[in-house]
Amino acid sequence: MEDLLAAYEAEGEAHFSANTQTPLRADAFSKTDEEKITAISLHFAAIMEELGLDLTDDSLRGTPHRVAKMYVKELFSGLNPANKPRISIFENKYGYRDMLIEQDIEFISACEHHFLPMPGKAHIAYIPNGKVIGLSKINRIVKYYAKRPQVQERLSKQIYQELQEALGTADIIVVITAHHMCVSMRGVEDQSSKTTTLSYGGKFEEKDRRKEFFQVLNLGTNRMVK
Ligand SMILES: Nc1nc2c(ncn2[C@@H]2O[C@H](COP(=O)(O)OP(=O)(O)OP(=O)(O)O)[C@@H](O)[C@H]2O)c(=O)[nH]1
Ligand SMILES: [Zn+2]
Repeated sequence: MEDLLAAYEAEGEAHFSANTQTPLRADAFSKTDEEKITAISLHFAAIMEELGLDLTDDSLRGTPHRVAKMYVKELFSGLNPANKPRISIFENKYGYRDMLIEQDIEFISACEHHFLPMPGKAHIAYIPNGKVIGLSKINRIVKYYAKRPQVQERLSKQIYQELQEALGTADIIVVITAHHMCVSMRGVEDQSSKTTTLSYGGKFEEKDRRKEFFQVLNLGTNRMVK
């Protein structure tokens, strides 16, 4: 398990600044997934019991284990560097030097303050330097970092920094728009508001580049590109 933590530090997020890194304990990977599922099942059963639910009921009996498995293997599987996608990078043989946009990348993350869903879309562009990335890997990177308890600002930055590392360029923009269920289904109960974050660097520091990016995004959104 120490190997996993070492992997996390070596190829995982060692290059991330402290405020971009997901706050993890040093012993985050000292237990196996199965050990975590067993422990979380017991904790979740205790929560259900405190709520007064009858755990001998047929339908409720399996819930603690289901929730534990869902946390470890599904919703929060992106905490574990063993689940990090393999990223294929190719030489930019065709000498493509213009903007490449991957838009409408759907994800569902979870807010770390309430553990409620945060469904959203990411729109990402980069200007290739010497390397190009397999398109699906952009979606996979988004999914990986979304499958953690998150705040949207950090999610944007983690995706940006992962791409920067992979592509060897800062000429990247990551725009995310998401709904926060913690804002819609509880608390202030606003169903319509959404949150947009932008992380960009390099050539996207130029206002005109960002303008071009948003213009092309609108083209796609208006179904001129299907
Ligand atoms: N900046 C940021 N805040 C978030 C994100 N997700 C949820 N939040 C906010 O985190 C805040 C937590 O505030 P608290 O006052 O501690 O929690 P609360 O009492 O449940 O707050 P209310 O939601 O206003 O009822 C809330 O304002 C949430 O809307 C996020 O991705 N980024
Ligand atoms: Zn929340």
